[in-house]
Amino acid sequence: MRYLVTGGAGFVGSHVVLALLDAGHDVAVLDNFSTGHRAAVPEGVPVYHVDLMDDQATANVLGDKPWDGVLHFASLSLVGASMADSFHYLRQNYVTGLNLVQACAAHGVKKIVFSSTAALFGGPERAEPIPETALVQPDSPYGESKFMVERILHWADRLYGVKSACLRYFNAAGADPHGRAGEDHRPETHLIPLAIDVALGRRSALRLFGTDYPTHDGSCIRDYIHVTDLADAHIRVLDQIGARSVVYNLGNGRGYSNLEVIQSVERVSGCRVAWEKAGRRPGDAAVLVADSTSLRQDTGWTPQWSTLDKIVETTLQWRKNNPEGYTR
Ligand SMILES: NC(=O)c1ccc[n+]([C@@H]2O[C@H](COP(=O)([O-])OP(=O)(O)OC[C@H]3O[C@@H](n4cnc5c(N)ncnc54)[C@H](O)[C@@H]3O)[C@@H](O)[C@H]2O)c1
Ligand SMILES: O=c1ccn([C@@H]2O[C@H](COP(=O)(O)OP(=O)(O)O[C@H]3O[C@H](CO)[C@H](O)[C@H](O)[C@H]3O)[C@@H](O)[C@H]2O)c(=O)[nH]1
Repeated sequence: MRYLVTGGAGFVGSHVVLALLDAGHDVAVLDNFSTGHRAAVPEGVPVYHVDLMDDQATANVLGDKPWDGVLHFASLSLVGASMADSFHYLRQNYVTGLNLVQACAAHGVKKIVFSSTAALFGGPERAEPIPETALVQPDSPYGESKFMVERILHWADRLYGVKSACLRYFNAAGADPHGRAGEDHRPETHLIPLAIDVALGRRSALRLFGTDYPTHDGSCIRDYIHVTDLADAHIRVLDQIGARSVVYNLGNGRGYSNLEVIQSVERVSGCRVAWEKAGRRPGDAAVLVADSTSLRQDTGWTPQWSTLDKIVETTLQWRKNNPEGYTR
């Protein structure tokens, strides 16, 4: 099969590109390199240097070849930043999604996999894992913008027969176990790589956003999913998209508090992670844990890297081996 991957130079997209290649597919990447890296795209993979805000350029890529499917990772993706720059986030994520899906419909693409997010749930703390049927009530423009793209896909199916899978990832983390790819956001804002950099002595203290949440230790709880397990879910879902569009939550079903993440990094690295209290980060939900039963039942997906320590271990390895991140 021939697949187009938007955002394939980014963290999650680059790992899915590897999984697609490993599965024997033809892959091309569309990216504007705003946060992604050319060196994250494996040698030999064709690259379209295109901004999805440009509807004509986007349509040209879709018309360039017959595509068996499109995987859409390209996005602005930071919860906190979306609170500060809300209209920019809403516009970018909506318009880029609209341009892409419209071009897919126009060129007869029948399958789209979309990176949605747990951030469209938000709301009060939850004791139970969140199923797909839970109320959508984003706490941030980022979460809202992702839901807007889910709605575009809903109409693309009803009116044009484009089938889609919206995968609502919880917190993606880890790195390719073979060392071929890793997480390199600049600046880095995610908890696990930041805590590791403190452990490695590359940063001073970690700022812990919020210690007064209604959780067992006062810090937020997240469900971390290894990026390789996430990639495997994409391959399985692609094989199954056919008669109907689907929406799946994608996580391990186990939550870890931010303080437990710090402890895991200390355990795995053998180094102390200095941290200091900071105020809550606007837009953060207290608890986000996935119920991924539907995905497991429909596709047979089972995460292989489900413990936090394993996730931290692969991130640590990649950061040790690539102190400057991607350099080419
Ligand atoms: N990382 C997570 O924990 C997480 C969790 C839930 C959902 N997601 C979603 O998964 C996707 C990938 O996240 P990530 O962490 O890999 O992000 P990332 O920033 O590493 O990757 C995004 C990629 O998209 C490209 N891009 C951005 N805007 C573009 C545009 N207008 N035109 C073309 N290319 C563009 C960037 O250059 C980058 O290569 C995003 O859609 C994000 O919202 C991520
Ligand atoms: O320096 C930091 C960085 C993060 N945190 C805290 O750590 C937790 C996790 O934060 P991340 O920034 O690592 O991840 P988010 O949960 O904000 O968001 C990630 O997962 C979401 C899904 O849950 C999204 O889709 C989003 O794209 C992706 O960045 C949050 O409570 C955050 O406040 C800190 O305390 N200090």
